[in-house]
Amino acid sequence: METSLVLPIVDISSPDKITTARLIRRACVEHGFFYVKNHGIPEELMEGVFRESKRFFNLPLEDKMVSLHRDFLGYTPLYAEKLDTSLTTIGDSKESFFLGSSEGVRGQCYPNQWPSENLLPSWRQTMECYYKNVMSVGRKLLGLVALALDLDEDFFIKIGALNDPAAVVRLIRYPGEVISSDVETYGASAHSDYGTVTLLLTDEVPGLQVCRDKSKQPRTWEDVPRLGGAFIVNIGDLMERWTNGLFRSTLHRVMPVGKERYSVAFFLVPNPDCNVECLKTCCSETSPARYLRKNFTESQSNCFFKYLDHITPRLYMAQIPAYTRRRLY
Ligand SMILES: O=C(O)CCC(=O)C(=O)O
Ligand SMILES: [Fe+2]
Repeated sequence: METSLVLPIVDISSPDKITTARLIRRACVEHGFFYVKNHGIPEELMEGVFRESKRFFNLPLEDKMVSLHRDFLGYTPLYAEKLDTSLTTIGDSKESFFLGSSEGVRGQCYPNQWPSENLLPSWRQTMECYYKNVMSVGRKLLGLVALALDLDEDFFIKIGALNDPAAVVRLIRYPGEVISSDVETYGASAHSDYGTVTLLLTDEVPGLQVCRDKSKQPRTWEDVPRLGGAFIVNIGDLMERWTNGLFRSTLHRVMPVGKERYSVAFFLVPNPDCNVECLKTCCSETSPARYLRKNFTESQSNCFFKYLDHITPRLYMAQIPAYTRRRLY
């Protein structure tokens, strides 16, 4: 059964930060998903990002392949990724482009794979401008998330999470037609995001669905409708871990609906070396930190993830199963 989910709407411009933080807390505990409106990003900029994104994906494949994904950035072709690795499908029916900060040490170490300026003259400028704008919304939102967790608003800044962050924008195109196959094909198969928060913009084509209880079988999927001009925000695994499981990193997917679809996701991944350890406000005698150091001999598992009482995003991401890549070209 599939139903539509009614999610809380957070006005990020409200001067009443305490009420806003309370709303965010409830949304993160109950759904792990909410909308953010009045974020201040000009409509023309958001339209410009979608326009330039379409221009890129409409290029001939050989021009897109010049920007092929390396060191986390650049173009990923159709079916190159399968988010749910338990599936036997050929891969998710989408193509995408990752871009990160052009500034700081990361910008130098991991340069963006910009498409040719001759082909797309205003592309880089538009994307750099969007990256800066969405980063500043992410920063503000993380301040409200800190308040929602009874921490100082600048908690995540003070611990260095936002110094040279590994945050990325991902432009995505889901084709309208999918290859015919015996097994079901997904635009994005079931997954949760790995960072702190994700800020998503989509066009008017539906497809995004969430499963609020991943342990229940069969799974119930609910549609997440778009709210014009607002971000769809969701909590990622690192934040779930940081909050000792209080905030939910909810399973979601994108179903193909027979129509081409574009979306723009921003994954607020913190500095890869900042510590992610149970927040003091998220543990108590009755709710002890779940991710405690274990003695190496206590478990037969070879997942070293379990032996750490804190983890860094770098270590965390190393644990994510490498997604299935296919060499189609
Ligand atoms: O395109 C969408 O609506 C969602 C994409 C998504 O969940 C992701 O890229 O992690
Ligand atoms: Fe996602």
